[in-house]
Amino acid sequence: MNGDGDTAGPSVRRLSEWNADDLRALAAEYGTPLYVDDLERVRANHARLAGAFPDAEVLFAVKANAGRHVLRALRDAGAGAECASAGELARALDAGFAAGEIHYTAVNPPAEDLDYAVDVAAAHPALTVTAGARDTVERLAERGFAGRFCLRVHPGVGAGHSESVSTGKDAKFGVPADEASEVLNTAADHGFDVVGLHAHAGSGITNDQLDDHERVVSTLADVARETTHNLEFVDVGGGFGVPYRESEDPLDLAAVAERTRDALTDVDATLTIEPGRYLVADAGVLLTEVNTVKRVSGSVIAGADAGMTTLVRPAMYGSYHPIRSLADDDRATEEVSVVGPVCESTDVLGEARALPAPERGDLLAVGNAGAYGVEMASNYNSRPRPAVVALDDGPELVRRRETLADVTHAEDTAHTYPDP
Ligand SMILES: Cc1ncc(COP(=O)(O)O)c(C=O)c1O
Ligand SMILES: N[C@@H](CCCC[NH3+])C(=O)O
Repeated sequence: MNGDGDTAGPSVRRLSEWNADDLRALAAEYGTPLYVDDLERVRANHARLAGAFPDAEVLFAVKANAGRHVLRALRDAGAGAECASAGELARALDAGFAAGEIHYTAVNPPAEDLDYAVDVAAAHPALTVTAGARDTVERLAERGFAGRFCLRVHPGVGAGHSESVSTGKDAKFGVPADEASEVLNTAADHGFDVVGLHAHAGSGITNDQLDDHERVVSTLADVARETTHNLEFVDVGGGFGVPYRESEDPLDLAAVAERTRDALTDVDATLTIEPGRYLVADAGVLLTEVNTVKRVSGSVIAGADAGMTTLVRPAMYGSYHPIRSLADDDRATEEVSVVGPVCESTDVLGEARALPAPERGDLLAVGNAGAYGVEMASNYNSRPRPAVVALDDGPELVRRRETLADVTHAEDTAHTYPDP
């Protein structure tokens, strides 16, 4: 469905490029709301990124989309995995990543997470564990950790699509840069094998934030030059943004790569990057059906079966996702607000969108849904989470639609719900 034969493909895949007949057929077969992930596009995004950073190790930030289909496609393409929790670590191992291709990045990790990561590291010494606090170093030592250790640095510079996703400044992540050398020494004194440095400025970095990116990398480079430990890699994080609006330009990857290289001059260590969004965002669409149309105070409202429990980014960050109607486009265009079925006023997927006058039964496609889409779906309002179909040789249902029993299964396994 990608529509291009080039392995790396064009750097932007717009929502308009998805084949409407194919999407309608998927909705008819699997129902809505439905996430669709195109693995060919995931591979093309990886190829483009790896091409721009030929000497770098690319780790996929699993938090963006932890589906096994995505993990396997990226593993087969040669990526590693960056995991933010024991659950993601388990998923990466299950998908077939070798321990040496995985970084576990602990953020105030619950005890169970550390227990699991330390067990994995003991069984598979090639695993890298990244910590961003002195307490995490001590908690690893208490558990007898003696494996590959990377320190997350708080660079003091943030970036990203909004304050909510900026991690590099005034945020909970990492050890202040001026304390990093000392914490690395502590880690080595505990018997850890110090192998790397890490920082991540934030998520959704755009072309006008490349100065910030370079400052973050420079901060890491300064620590790398200062420490006496022999570093294998410097991990400059992910955060590479993608266009969400038609008017936005793609990220200039060549410029990002050049600025990164420049900042790392004289640092004798492999460059590691850990993108999530860039690899999967435009590989995914969300399909949703309109079930209610009303006009309120002059505004047209299309109520759909997907909302903030399906795709939370608009409600959570005010994020824009393109929306396209798959209905006949010979209707007049109206300004439409697309809202969901959740009992919250912020349950909006898109406001004032120019769409063909909506009718009950219309199918809508929401673009750039492959990153932080199904991954952030919730059961709020006791709403089952949606199904996911992967496109590769053909469509495959890789995550079935949840049922009410799935929503409540952790509460009382003996309980049965009344028949309708
Ligand atoms: C430590 C870390 N690495 C990688 C990522 C991936 O970010 P993105 O999906 O923007 O590439 C994140 C998310 O912001 C992160 O916190
Ligand atoms: N979840 C965020 C990005 C990742 C933040 C992780 N540090 C988003 O949807 O934009």
